[in-house]
Amino acid sequence: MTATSRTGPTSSASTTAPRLEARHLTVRFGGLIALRDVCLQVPAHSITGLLGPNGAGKSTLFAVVSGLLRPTAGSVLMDGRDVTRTSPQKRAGLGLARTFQHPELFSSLTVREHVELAHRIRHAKRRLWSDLITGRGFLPQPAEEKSRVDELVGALGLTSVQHRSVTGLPLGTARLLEVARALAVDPGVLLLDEPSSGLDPRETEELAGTLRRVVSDHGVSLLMVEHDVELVLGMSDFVHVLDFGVKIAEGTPAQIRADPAVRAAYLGEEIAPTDFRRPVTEQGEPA
Ligand SMILES: Nc1ncnc2c1ncn2[C@@H]1O[C@H](COP(=O)(O)OP(=O)(O)OP(=O)(O)O)[C@@H](O)[C@H]1O
Repeated sequence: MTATSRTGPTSSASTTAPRLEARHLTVRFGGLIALRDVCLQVPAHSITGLLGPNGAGKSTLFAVVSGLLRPTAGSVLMDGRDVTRTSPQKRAGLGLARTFQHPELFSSLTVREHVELAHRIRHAKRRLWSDLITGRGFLPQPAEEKSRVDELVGALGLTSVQHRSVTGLPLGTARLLEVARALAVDPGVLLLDEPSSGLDPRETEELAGTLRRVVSDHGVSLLMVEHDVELVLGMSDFVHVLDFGVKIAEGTPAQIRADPAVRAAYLGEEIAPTDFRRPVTEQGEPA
């Protein structure tokens, strides 16, 4: 775990309807139950953290809420609308964006072009076709696009590198670009998959500050899966903890810190009861 000092949550969770909600999700892979009856809410203008040791079910939950995996049971709602059977593309259109643990960038594009492309995909799809036919940049850039891209590039601290190719970009900068690109589609909820993976403590600290500003300035909600427990507890308004596919704790960072089940999951301390957290097959046998 990386010990970094952080100033605390950006905002308190809103009392309005959640932007994203998982209701009683269960996922079975053959006989293995990867998620068992897991519920989770991402309120508006908030940072929600998802913690859990290796194999806890975090990636599975992310895959279900982003639409890559259909749950065995349970449902996913966006702004109260059931999207359980809605494709990832349609969920994106409804305001769900995500970043990946390993940034997927196009080596032939500059930093700025990545943000422009994402903005066009959301706001000016027809322009993409004309770009393909005419060769990019033949048409003048609309003022609204330019100012939005300027704003995002500035907000993520990318102005000084905006015209350089992404080839050889430091990982920390590549992650900031991923966030800028995700925000260019104006999402209501941004899913962050291991945002600090591969970053040193200073880069992690910078990223945390930027993400907090993103929530307060852009009105987006974050759901963050992260191995860096201190990062999650330092940034989140509310935290959920999985272990062996079961939600073992939820609460404010202070509540999570004090929770004996969480400490046991991470530190191997003894707690009782022990057996409810073991992975089991449908027949109730140890997996
Ligand atoms: N496609 C799959 N087929 C079979 N089992 C799977 C599949 N994907 C995940 N699992 C199993 O489901 C359980 C949960 O895995 P998952 O990857 O969601 O955990 P995680 O919390 O993301 O772990 P990590 O932190 O190591 O990435 C694990 O036991 C894993 O082996």
